[in-house]
Amino acid sequence: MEVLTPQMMAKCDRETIDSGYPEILLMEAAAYGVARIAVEILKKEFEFKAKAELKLTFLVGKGNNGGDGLAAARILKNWGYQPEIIFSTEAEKLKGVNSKNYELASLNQVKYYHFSDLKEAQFLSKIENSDLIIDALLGTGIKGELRGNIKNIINLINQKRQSKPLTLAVDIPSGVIGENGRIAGEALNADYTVTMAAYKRGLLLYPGRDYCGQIKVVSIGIQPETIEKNSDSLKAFKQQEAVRLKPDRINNGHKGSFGKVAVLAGSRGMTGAPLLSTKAALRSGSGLVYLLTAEEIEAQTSVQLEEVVGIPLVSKKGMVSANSFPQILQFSKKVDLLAAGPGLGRSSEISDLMEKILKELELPLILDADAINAIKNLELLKKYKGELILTPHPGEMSALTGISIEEINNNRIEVARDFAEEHGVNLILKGAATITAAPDGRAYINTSGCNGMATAGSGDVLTGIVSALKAQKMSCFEAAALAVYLHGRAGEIAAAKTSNYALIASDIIDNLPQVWQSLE
Ligand SMILES: NC(=O)C1=CN([C@@H]2O[C@H](COP(=O)(O)OP(=O)(O)OC[C@H]3O[C@@H](n4cnc5c(N)ncnc54)[C@H](OP(=O)(O)O)[C@@H]3O)[C@@H](O)[C@H]2O)[C@@H](O)CC1
Ligand SMILES: Nc1ncnc2c1ncn2[C@@H]1O[C@H](COP(=O)(O)OP(=O)(O)O)[C@@H](O)[C@H]1O
Ligand SMILES: [K+]
Repeated sequence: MEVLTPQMMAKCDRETIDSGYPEILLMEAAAYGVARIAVEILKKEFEFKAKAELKLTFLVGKGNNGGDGLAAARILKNWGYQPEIIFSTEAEKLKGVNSKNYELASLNQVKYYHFSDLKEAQFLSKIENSDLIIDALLGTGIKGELRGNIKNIINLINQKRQSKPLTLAVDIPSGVIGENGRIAGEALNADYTVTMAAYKRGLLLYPGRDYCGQIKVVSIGIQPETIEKNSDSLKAFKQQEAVRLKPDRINNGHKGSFGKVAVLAGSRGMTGAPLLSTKAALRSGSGLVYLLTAEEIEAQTSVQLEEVVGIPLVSKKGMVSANSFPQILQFSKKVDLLAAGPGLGRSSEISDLMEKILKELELPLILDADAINAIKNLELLKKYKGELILTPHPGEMSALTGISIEEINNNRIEVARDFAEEHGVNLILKGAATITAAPDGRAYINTSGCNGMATAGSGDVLTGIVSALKAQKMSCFEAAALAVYLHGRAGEIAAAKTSNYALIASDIIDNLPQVWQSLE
């Protein structure tokens, strides 16, 4: 499913209208979507209340977002509910389709008030007595910090956060900036967001994502081709993509057919990281997993995971030595890919080794953690003879690019895409709202995951999953995006059992089986 900027969405609206589709019909479809989902919520949450007893309060602004709200209020009135409207502006000043929708709502005797005519206590009592608030104050047309009555309305409601009724946002919670998910001073916290035609970036990027609750995308009559044409190949990765992309498993396959993964990882004191990566690879369908590690720790790691084949490498002071390169080169001919980094440690030896690997190997490489930290010359990425997947967290990305962590997090999509395109790699920029970017400009924003995953070793698990998927013959970009999604789902399932507080990285691996079952 495409993820658009407000400008792209406006172009889709405009082209659809210019092709002869009346604007008021687009708005009617949007309003119908909102009304339909409002009813679903009301039926679920207030099973035993009659329609006429339910209090629905629409907060309506003067732009087209308000127009969607006005039309939805009228539709719900037609369906037997008793909605009330609170206008942030004088209703008589509405223009175009919004003015028409005001006339139609009036004709259907939808009750309305002007915010300016209500005393603060009256307004708050209306809010507190509502069963459902529908937020149609501001949509993608927001400019600058919140101002005027809209600001006052949102401030008043947010002060009463504890007693705030269920809230459904129309298109995007008012105050969230559609372009980038930043907050225009304040924003309304929604439990549900009904968004039109496609995701808007601000719904999936933080902090905006925290304000959206459950997001439902409704079709409003814009052709999929129009959306695709006006999008920039940024998509949301969801369960349906996971089901579609999961690698095939042939019935007459043997362990070699499901991918041979070599993991170059671990050092003295860092034996957990290679175990997490290799175990995650085994739990993600890989037929054979080898652990190439410092000879001093190989015996120790081998006893901990029976299914992994240990390959001891020449080492120095507990870390893999650059002199192990001939062993790695030789071994690389036996496997489908090499994943390097987890727990390797930092030293000039590791940097020299990574340089040799990038100069001389040819098989697909997955670089994480210390393998990323070891890259001193970015030119080697572009010159690498095989395919590359890099999985940096924002700290590693900052070390690679010199861009501050704050700037990376404020521009996750652009930073990930620019790096992938410039250096010809597939990139997973980790962290909340993980971005996966391909060298040709395609990108995914991940929709799974939870804050419990911010725990040591969780990145090592991801490396194992990506490796297994790539070894099962997926393209690098799709293997990376699917791995991020599965990792996030396993994290969510783990957190549901253990809580975000108690979650540890191995819980993510333990819940991979349930995630795989959900794809069948
Ligand atoms: N086009 C279509 O056919 C369709 C559009 N659709 C819907 O339209 C929405 C976009 O509508 P939009 O472009 O009219 O903008 P919208 O979000 O209502 O806000 C603009 C108003 O807000 C005001 N305002 C701005 N910033 C402000 C601030 N910081 N603080 C306070 N006020 C501020 C601004 O005021 P002004 O600057 O004029 O004083 C202006 O009046 C979109 O999200 C979707 O719901 C769907 O129905 C599908 C069909
Ligand atoms: N708040 C969060 N929401 C979703 N996923 C998260 C969050 N915090 C971290 N993660 C995920 O957890 C993993 C952490 O990886 P990383 O920082 O490399 O940890 P480590 O180096 O300890 O293994 C990444 O996949 C990241 O996207
Ligand atoms: K809104």
